[in-house]
Amino acid sequence: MASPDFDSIPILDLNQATTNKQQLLSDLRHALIHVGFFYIKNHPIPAAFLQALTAQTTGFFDLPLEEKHKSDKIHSPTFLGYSTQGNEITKNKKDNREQFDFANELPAPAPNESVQRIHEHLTGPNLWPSSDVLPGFRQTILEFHRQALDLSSELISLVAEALGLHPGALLDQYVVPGQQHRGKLIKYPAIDQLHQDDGDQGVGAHRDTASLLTILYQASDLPGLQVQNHAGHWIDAPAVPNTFVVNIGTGLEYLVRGVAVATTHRVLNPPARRGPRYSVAFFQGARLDRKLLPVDGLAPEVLELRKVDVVTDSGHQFSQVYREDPGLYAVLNRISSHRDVGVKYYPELAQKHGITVGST
Ligand SMILES: O=C(O)CCC(=O)C(=O)O
Ligand SMILES: [Fe+2]
Repeated sequence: MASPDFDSIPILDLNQATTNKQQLLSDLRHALIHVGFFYIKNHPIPAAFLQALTAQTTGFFDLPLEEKHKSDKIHSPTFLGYSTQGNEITKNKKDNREQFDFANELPAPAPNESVQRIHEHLTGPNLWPSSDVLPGFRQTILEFHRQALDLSSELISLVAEALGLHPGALLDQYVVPGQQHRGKLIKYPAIDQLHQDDGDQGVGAHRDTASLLTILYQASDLPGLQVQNHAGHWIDAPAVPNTFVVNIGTGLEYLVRGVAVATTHRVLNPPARRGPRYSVAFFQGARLDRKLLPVDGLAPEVLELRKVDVVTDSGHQFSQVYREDPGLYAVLNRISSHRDVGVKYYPELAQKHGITVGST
């Protein structure tokens, strides 16, 4: 019998990894196949550290616009750094959110070094604000990055086990040391802070592209995040204290042959007079340096559970490119979200795919 569609997001208890692993793996398997989203509680990232992360996040967005623009994405081909409200596009509409994208610190290719593959332009130093204007920001964000990567790696091993694979089956093949994993700090203004024609799209309906897992910290106790169940209805994912929201990226969905589902979600701007909503997202990436083939070894009874009839409001832009060349896909995806940066640093690619700054 088909299980009924979800009307809330399950909460998994990471303590059970030591106290009752079979239960955890069974709950996780259900969440992967039937929901694509779950909360985790009793994770190892301390509450006090998350408070410090929230303080640095609000501190960054509270900086004068001219300071934030010193870190603007437009200064680098990596698509790291700040983007102002309305700069990002999802589903051909402007998103009402400001953000600061970061990654593990990696060197940029040297100017005269020949770049073998286009995605190598995505790696490079973060565009930090000066430590005089925001002391401790860089250290806190990099510490969050380290902790989130440890946590997502632990979760990916559990995902493999939940699908009947050995714990390293996904990490060993699809993640390499020193690759880039990206994250972002986000601010969604309340609707009374927006222009009348801006609407309330904080971020439009989308699936997280190409990554394996997203770990999301909801830093404000405000509504906004919604998850589309597989019949097409929008389900609220409210902030739950001391948890992370975890969701499946299209990369993992592809690599496990559709057994774990990359569920569509969106964020609405907060209601009037409630102030801004802040969140912090970490995206565990898959390697970009070669074509990736789906994992072997999934049992027929696991493959049989896969959903075939998911209703989604998000598209599958460039998904064929992902299968052929994940690195090119990553660049195209960045270009289509941040078109001014794309047109400046990747003019030929943008033109080839009909992406212009004014295009919607
Ligand atoms: O801010 C949120 O709650 C979700 C953000 C999100 O889905 C994304 O940036 O991919
Ligand atoms: Fe997302």
